[in-house]
Amino acid sequence: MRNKLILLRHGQSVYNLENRFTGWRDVDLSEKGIQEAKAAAEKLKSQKIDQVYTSILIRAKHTYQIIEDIDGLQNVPLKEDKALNERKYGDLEGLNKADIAEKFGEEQVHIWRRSFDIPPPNGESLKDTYYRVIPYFKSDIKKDLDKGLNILVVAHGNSLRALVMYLDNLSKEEIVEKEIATGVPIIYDWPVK
Ligand SMILES: O=C(O)[C@@H](CO)OP(=O)(O)O
Repeated sequence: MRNKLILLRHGQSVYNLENRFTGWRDVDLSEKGIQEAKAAAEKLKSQKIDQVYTSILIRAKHTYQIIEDIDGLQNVPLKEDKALNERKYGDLEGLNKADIAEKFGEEQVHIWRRSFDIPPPNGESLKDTYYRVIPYFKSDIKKDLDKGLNILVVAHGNSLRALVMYLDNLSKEEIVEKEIATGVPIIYDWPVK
């Protein structure tokens, strides 16, 4: 049997609820986000997990704390690293997504949110995010996977889009369409074929 790589986007955050760009703003889970983390814990109960990775942002760490409590994973080693943080949204952080679409147009906002290499003002493009997530994946997470460990990664919409792009070998065009839902585990068999 092959070991597993499980990717999980944090539960809904307060800014997700308010439809605001979040990026590196360190906002916590909403009540719905807490419920989503609990539901993820139920889904993950049947999985053996040997090592956990999270970003250093509270919404990812809190999501995992809930899973750790419910699934009794207190003895499983945990590494937190800023390489897994959300893409930096720069000047858009904290602003309402609908207001920004009104001001700059839906198309421009979609480009900032989903294109591969066009960064939002003073922020990171997905490409910038990719070039911090993937080196960390290769130096740390992949090494654990290659040892046969089952790994859970709790991170963010865009840091996980970067990772999925790498794992699924998606093109710059294909990644534009990729959305990652909050609190829904994505399970890969390792090695990914
Ligand atoms: O605001 C953000 O940081 C991200 C994830 O919540 O949003 P988007 O889906 O616009 O990339």
